[in-house]
Amino acid sequence: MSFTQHLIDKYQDAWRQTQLHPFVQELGQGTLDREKFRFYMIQDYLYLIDYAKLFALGAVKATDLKTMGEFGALLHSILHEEMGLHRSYAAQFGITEEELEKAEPSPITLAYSHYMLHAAQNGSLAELTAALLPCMWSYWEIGVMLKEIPGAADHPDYGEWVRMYSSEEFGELAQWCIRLMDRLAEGKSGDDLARLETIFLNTTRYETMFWEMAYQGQMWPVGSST
Ligand SMILES: Cc1ncc(CN)c(N)n1
Repeated sequence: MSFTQHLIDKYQDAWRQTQLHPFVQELGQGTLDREKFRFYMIQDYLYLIDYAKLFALGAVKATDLKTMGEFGALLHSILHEEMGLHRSYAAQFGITEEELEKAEPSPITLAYSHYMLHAAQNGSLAELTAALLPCMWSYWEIGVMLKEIPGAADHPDYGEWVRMYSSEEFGELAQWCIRLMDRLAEGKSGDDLARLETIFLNTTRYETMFWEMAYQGQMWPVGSST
């Protein structure tokens, strides 16, 4: 069995939670409160700024030119395509690009992005890949799942989101990440694999916590820096 299949089997409860969350379900049904989506878009934009840096770090840590180029291409796609989707949503929701970049990150946004950056900066390329695997894989699965709901891909507010994450192009990127994880896990010791599992499990948990944060509009309990 491949390492990634082992991860999905072992952590299937945590994995399923990312798909079953009410934010995701209501997004697919088209019943999600627009304010919740607006809050999510802003926080996700901030998250993506740090997430993109993982791909830059991946290019630095890669040991062959092909992998280095693939990380570079992904960095470009996040900055221009994925974040482009957010910028277009922001315009639709009356949020300027400046407002987007200057928004205050929520505690979960900060905790999740900093956890990933910590794993990427201090760990091996395998650890970096384990940190970003749930982000790419779970969004692809969610996109494909929601596309099956009649009308979801054509919804005036959320259809563009569904189309992006269920697209063939996004699926190819997610599959690239799965293959890379399997390749990097080959020949690793039990201790190394256990560390990769922990990172995968934690970022999977953070995925669900991020949906919950957006659904509840969770910010800091007191004060504001803006
Ligand atoms: C929180 C989160 N996780 C994953 C993705 C997909 N790149 C995202 N946009 N946001």
